[in-house]
Amino acid sequence: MIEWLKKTAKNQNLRIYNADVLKFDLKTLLIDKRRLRIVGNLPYNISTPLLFHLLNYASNIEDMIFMLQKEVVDRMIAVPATHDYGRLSVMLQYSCQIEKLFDVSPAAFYPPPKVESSVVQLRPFLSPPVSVRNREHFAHIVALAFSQRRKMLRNTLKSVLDAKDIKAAGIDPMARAETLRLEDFARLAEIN
Ligand SMILES: C[S@@+](CC[C@H](N)C(=O)[O-])C[C@H]1O[C@@H](n2cnc3c(N)ncnc32)[C@H](O)[C@@H]1O
Repeated sequence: MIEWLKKTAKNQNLRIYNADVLKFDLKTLLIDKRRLRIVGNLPYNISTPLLFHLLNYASNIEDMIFMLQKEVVDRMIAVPATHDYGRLSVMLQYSCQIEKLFDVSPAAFYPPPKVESSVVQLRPFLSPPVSVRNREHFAHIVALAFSQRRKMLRNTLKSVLDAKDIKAAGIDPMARAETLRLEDFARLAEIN
């Protein structure tokens, strides 16, 4: 397939890469610093790690249009205090404006898969909706908070923040991650 594509695309304005997308450096694709537009029917089994990988290149991306498992898209756009809300929702909503475009039923494929799909558009923000001094620290706080989503913040965050710090940020130390908004996580990440 790759060899055939390479032969067919010869002399055309098309470059073909055959690589593990999770290890691929997207900056290889940049031409004249133009931001990338990425389109794909993503492998559903690696969609979460792949979305996190792509976030590392957010400043080099104009937009992304993906077909994904519907459940994953529901998690991407979830709001606080809902079952689907989690680390993926917070980290993607921090980096991108996200719009679910439409659902695709299994009947659209042959053979029909067991899962429903959705098409979603992500546009990385030029400046994020909340300000965070250190993105890695923010990501760490979010990951810790959701590591045991039924546990209270004072327990999940105890390696980095004590209950007094959490309270000082205006957040109840007995709250759970799933009730916090993006701006609450940003405030927690700003505590020294
Ligand atoms: C949902 S299919 C889409 C196939 C094709 N693009 C289409 O729309 O019909 C996902 C594709 O991703 C490929 N894939 C899976 N893991 C990958 C990885 N780590 N790196 C690159 N491609 C991968 C699979 O082999 C599969 O062809």
